[in-house]
Order: sequence, then C-alpha cells, then structure tokens
Amino acid sequence: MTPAARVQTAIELLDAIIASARAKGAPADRILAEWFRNNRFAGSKDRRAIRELVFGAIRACGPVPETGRAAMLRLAETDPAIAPLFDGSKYGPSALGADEAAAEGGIAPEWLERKLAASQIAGDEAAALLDRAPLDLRVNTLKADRASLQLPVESHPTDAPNGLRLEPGTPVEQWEAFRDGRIEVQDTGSQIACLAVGAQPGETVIDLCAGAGGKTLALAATMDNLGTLVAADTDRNRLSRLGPRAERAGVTNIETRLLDPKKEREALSDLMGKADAVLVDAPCSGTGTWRRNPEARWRLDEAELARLAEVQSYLLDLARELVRPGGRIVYVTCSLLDEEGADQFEAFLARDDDLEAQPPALPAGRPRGNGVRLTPYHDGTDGFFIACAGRA
Ligand SMILES: C[S@@+](CC[C@H](N)C(=O)[O-])C[C@H]1O[C@@H](n2cnc3c(N)ncnc32)[C@H](O)[C@@H]1O
Repeated sequence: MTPAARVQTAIELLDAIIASARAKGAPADRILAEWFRNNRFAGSKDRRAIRELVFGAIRACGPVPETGRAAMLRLAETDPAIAPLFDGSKYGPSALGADEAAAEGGIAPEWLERKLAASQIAGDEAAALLDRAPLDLRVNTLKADRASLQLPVESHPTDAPNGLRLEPGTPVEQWEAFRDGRIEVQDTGSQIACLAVGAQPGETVIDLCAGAGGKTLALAATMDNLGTLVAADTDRNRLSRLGPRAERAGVTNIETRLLDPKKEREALSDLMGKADAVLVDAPCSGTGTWRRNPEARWRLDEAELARLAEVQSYLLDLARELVRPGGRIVYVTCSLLDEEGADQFEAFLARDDDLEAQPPALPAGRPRGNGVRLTPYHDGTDGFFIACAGRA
C-alpha cells in the first residue's frame, strides 16, 4: 500500500470506530482485527502503519471527533509527514479543502476532563493517561522465579515482586515460557492490586469479579495452590477463559461460579460469612486503562458512570456479607475518578460500623482517601485505586 492509501484506510477505520463508540458497539481493536482479516492484501508493514495511524489519531482527539478525516487532520498537526498525503492521489485521501478543520484535541470529552481534574488528575498526570503502555509480565511462582527465569529478550524488574517489563509488542505469546505457564501478561498495577489481598495458603478467598481470571491466577500463586479460591463473575464468556489459563499456569485450587446479576447470593449462599478475604475488582469506567483502550473515553457518559458506581456499591455490600468476622475486603478499580475510588470506598465504610479501613502497604502508589492510588505518570502502571477494610 502507498503511504497515502494507508492514511485513507486509517480514516475509514476511524469512521467505523467513531460510529461504534457512539453506538457502544465493538471496540477499536476488534474493528481493526476484522479489517485485517478481510483485507489480506495489507502486509505486516501496512498493518503496523495503519494501526499506528488509527491509534495515534484516537489519542490525539479529546472529545469524539465528527469524522475520521477530522481525527487524522488532528494527528497531522503533530506529524508533518501526514498532511502532504492528502493529495487526491488514487486510493489516498482527497485534497484538503481550504477551510477544513481538524478535530478538537485534549485528554477526553470536557465533562470527563473536569471530573478527572476534580480527582487531581490534570496536567502531566492527565497527559500520561494516553501514553503507550509497556508490556508487563508476571512470573508465575508456581513454576518459575523472577531471578532465574531466562527469556529470549532483555526485561527489567518492576515494582511488583514478580513483575518484568518488556518493549510493547514483544511476541511473548509465541515463547515457550508463555506456553508452559511460567509467565503471564499482566500489568504491574494489577499485580500490585493482588498484593493488597495478602492471600495466604489454606485460606478461603473469593475473587468476586474474576473476569477471565487475571488476578485469580496471581492469587492462586500466592496461595501456593493451597486453600479455596472461588472465581465468580456474571460474564460466562470471560469466566470460561479461566479454565485453560489455570491449566497452563498449573493452578489447581480454583472453583468457578457463574453469577446471575442481582441473584449473586444464590450461587454464593454456602460462602456467606465464610471468606477470609474477598477481592472486589469492580466493573468501572476504566479511566486508568486508556493507555490500552484510548477510545474508551468516547464510550463513557454520565449515565454509564452513575450505573457503574451503583454496581460498585452493590458489590461492596455483597462482599461484606461474604467475609467472615476478622476477614478482609479488598476493593480495586482501574479508574482514577474518586467517585469510583476513594469516595466510593469511604461511603462503604460509612455504611457499616463493623468495617475498619486498613490501608494496604504496597510497593508503589500514593495514599488517596482510605486507599492507595497508582497512576501511569507516577508509577508507570495502569491507573488503580486499591483499598482494604477489615470486618470486626
Ligand atoms: C474489572 S473487570 C475484572 C477483571 C478481572 N478481575 C481481571 O483481573 O482480569 C470487572 C468484572 O466484573 C464483572 N461483573 C459485573 N457485574 C458483576 C456482578 N454483579 N457480579 C460479579 N461480577 C460482575 C464483569 O463481568 C467483569 O468481568
């Protein structure tokens, strides 16, 4: 493909991504993957270039752009190689109109930037939300240890005790160490959030929002496969991915429970008041993960944020019922908005006299409310709020 054809393709993909974000449809990654699957003439260099253009343009626009072309013009303001390709050549973008405007820049839609600023995420902290994320690994201590693990490329230890950092795009899935379960791909912030659970061998631990089990697997390793680890989620698809992952990782102490929204208590009735620890890795706006999903900021609206906050508080109350007296509830969100983090947790503590804040001691982050906050700018991780409460 010519450079101009790549730009035109990126513009058309951006149009699809914008429409999909407005309709809360497929994410950008999936739209790109499908296009690449259906257009085999695009070679690996084309695909890499198109991907760079698309994600560069998404990062460059704050609010949802009107069109892919306006988004590309925004990117062109920081990359002088792009504008000359609007030359009307075959397969390339049509020539620039005299008063054609670029889309608006910034960090996010204005309402969201305001909310971030109110949570002290502004300036460099806000800009870093749109950096490129590194590729982090967790060394699976059931099968290997960080000090002696041999990998095909150089890696650097992170703040997490079993974390290693690599260049983004390193093809770790093709490595033997990945296939035989010695390493997992997991952001250092996620690994640090798991430390807050302090899961011990022999305990009963519930991962209430386990998803595909990224954190469950880390907890199993800390528990040395001993004790009961319940992985629960309402999403059948995600939860079904945990089995094969656990097998690869040599994890044997997980029990999965598929929950029905609003009927979670039915599937968990035998565990009420029994858990030593409950991890609530709650569904959230994901403002701390924009480095990986920059167009997620175009999908969020105030109604969705309010809905998420309600689910978070509902799940915290459920966790309070599941934990035994003397046990602990660990709350994690990958959002940097206080209404999903520090304020949410403070309201939880205020609802029950039995609960006491136990701010976790973690190898990174800074205190925020009754918990700890990790940010891309300060910690080089995804953004997280992590807090712990003990039940009397
Ligand atoms: C942040 S994600 C979890 C990520 C996962 N813990 C990991 O480390 O990969 C939040 C999860 O909460 C789940 N969820 C949403 N509502 C729920 C509910 N009522 N009960 C349990 N899980 C729920 C979602 O399906 C989603 O998988």
